[in-house]
Amino acid sequence: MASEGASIESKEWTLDPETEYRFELDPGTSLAVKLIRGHAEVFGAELAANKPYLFGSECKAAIFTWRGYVTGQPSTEYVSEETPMAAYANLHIAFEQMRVRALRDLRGSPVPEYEREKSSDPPRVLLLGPENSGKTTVCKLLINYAVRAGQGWSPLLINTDPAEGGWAAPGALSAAPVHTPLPTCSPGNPLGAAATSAPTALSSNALLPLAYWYGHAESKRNPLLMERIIRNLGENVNDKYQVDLQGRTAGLIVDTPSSFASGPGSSDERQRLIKACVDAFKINVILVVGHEKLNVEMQRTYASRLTVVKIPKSGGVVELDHLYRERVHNYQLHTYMYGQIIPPPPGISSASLGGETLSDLVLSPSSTIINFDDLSIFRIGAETMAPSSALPIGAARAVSETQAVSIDPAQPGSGLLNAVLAVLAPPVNTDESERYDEEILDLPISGFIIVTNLDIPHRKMTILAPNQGSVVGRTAVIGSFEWQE
Ligand SMILES: Nc1ncnc2c1ncn2[C@@H]1O[C@H](COP(=O)(O)OP(=O)(O)OP(=O)(O)O)[C@@H](O)[C@H]1O
Repeated sequence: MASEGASIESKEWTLDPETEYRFELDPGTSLAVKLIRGHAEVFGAELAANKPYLFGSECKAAIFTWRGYVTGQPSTEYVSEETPMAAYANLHIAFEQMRVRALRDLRGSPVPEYEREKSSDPPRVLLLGPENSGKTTVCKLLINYAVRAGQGWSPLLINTDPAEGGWAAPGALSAAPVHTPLPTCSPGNPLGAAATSAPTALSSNALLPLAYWYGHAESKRNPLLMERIIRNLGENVNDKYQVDLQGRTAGLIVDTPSSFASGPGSSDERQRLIKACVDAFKINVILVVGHEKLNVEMQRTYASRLTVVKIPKSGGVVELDHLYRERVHNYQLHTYMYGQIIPPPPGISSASLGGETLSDLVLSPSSTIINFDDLSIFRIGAETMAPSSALPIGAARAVSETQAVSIDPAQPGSGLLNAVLAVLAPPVNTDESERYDEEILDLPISGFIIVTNLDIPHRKMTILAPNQGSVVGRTAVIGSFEWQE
C-alpha cells in the first residue's frame, strides 16, 4: 500500500489469484482504479492496463484481479479470498458449450459421438433469488463472459426488475442484445448506457433496448400488467429469433425482481410471474441464487422439463436499504437526462468511465413548454390499487388493472407535477379497424419526459426531455415515479 501526493489518498493492492477487491462508495465521493499489471475485471468486464477507471454515485462493486492500484476514498474496502467466481466460471463454460452445440446444429456441422444425446438448444437462463442476492451481478457477469468469449456472441439481456431501471428509467422492463462487455461504474447506469440517451459512436453505448413501461418499483403493485409486459417482451424476442437464427444461438439471460423469489405477495402471483417468464422466453435453465426453499420449489415445479441449478451467493453482495434504492432511482433519472457525470477524485485528470472518455458521456436535456392538449396522458389502472386478491368477496373493480385511464392535467391532484412520463412509440398499424382497447399496453417506450411545471390557467406545462424532439400528438403514460433536480 503506498501514499501518492498530499491531496489524494492512493493505495496499491497486490491481489492473489482468484481474490477480489471490494469497495462501497459514500454519496458524493468517487474512486479511480488503475490496473498496473496482470488481468482484472469488474463483474466480467475486463480493465485495460494503466488506464484510470472511475466509479461514483455510491457504486458498490468488486475488482477481480491479480494486481491492482487504487486511488480514492471508499467508505468500505477490503480484499476477499472467498468468491464464488469459480462456480460462475463453470456455469459460463456449460453455457458456452450449449451455444457451440446450437451453432453447430444451425450450420449442420458433424456432431461428435459423445455429444449425440445432448440437446442443441442455446442457453435461455432465468435468474431467481431473494433481495440482495446478487442476481443482477450474476446476469452481468455471465453476459460479459459470453461477449468476451471471442465467438462474436451477442446474447440478449432481459431485465424484468422494474426497480432496476436497466437501460431506461426505473419502472421499465427491457431487453437488449449485448455486443460489448457491460461496464459497472455507477448504479445510475447499472447495465451500461443505451444509444437512445448517449452518443451512439461509443462502443459500450451501442445498446439498443426494447423497453415497456410498467411504471412502479414493486412488481406486486400490478402483477397483471407485469405479466402482459413479460409476454410482450417474449413475443418480440421470439420474432427476432425467427429471422436472426445465428443470434438465437447466443441465448438469453433474464434478470428478475426479488419479489419473484420471496416477499409479501401471494405465492400464486409469484408462481404466475415466474411461469410467464419461463413460457415467454422459452427458458431451459433456471438459476436460483442461494435460496434453498426456492430451489426446492423450482425443482418440484420445473425439473421435469428444464434444468434447475442452485448457485452460491457472493459474500460481497451489499445489503441495499430502501433509502439507497430511492437515491439510485434519482441517479438513474439524472443520468438519463444529463448523462453520466462523476467528478474524478482530486489529482486525477484523465480517467474513463466504463472505458469511455468522461466528456463524451455528458448530455444536455431541453426544457420545453407545451399545451395540455399536445400530449395524451394516461395512467394504467387506478392510482391506488389493492391487489385483486385483497378485494372483498364478490366486489368488482371500478377500474381494471390494465385499463388506461385518461388524465386531465387541469384537474387538481392529477399527480403530474414532477412525474416521470413514458412517451410511447406510435402504433405501427394506423388502420382504425385494427385498433383495440388495451393497445396502449402493448406499445414500447420511445423515451421519457419529466413534467417540471404546470400552468393550469394557461393550460400549459413545461417538460424536460433528453432531446429536442417534439412530443406533440404523442401518447404518454404516468407511473408512480417522480423526479426533481
Ligand atoms: N462481489 C461483490 N463485491 C462488491 N459488491 C458487490 C458484489 N456483488 C454484488 N455487489 C453489489 O451489491 C449490490 C447488490 O447486488 P445486485 O444488484 O446484483 O443484487 P440483486 O439480487 O440483483 O438485488 P435486488 O435486491 O435489487 O434484486 C450491488 O450494488 C452490486 O454492485
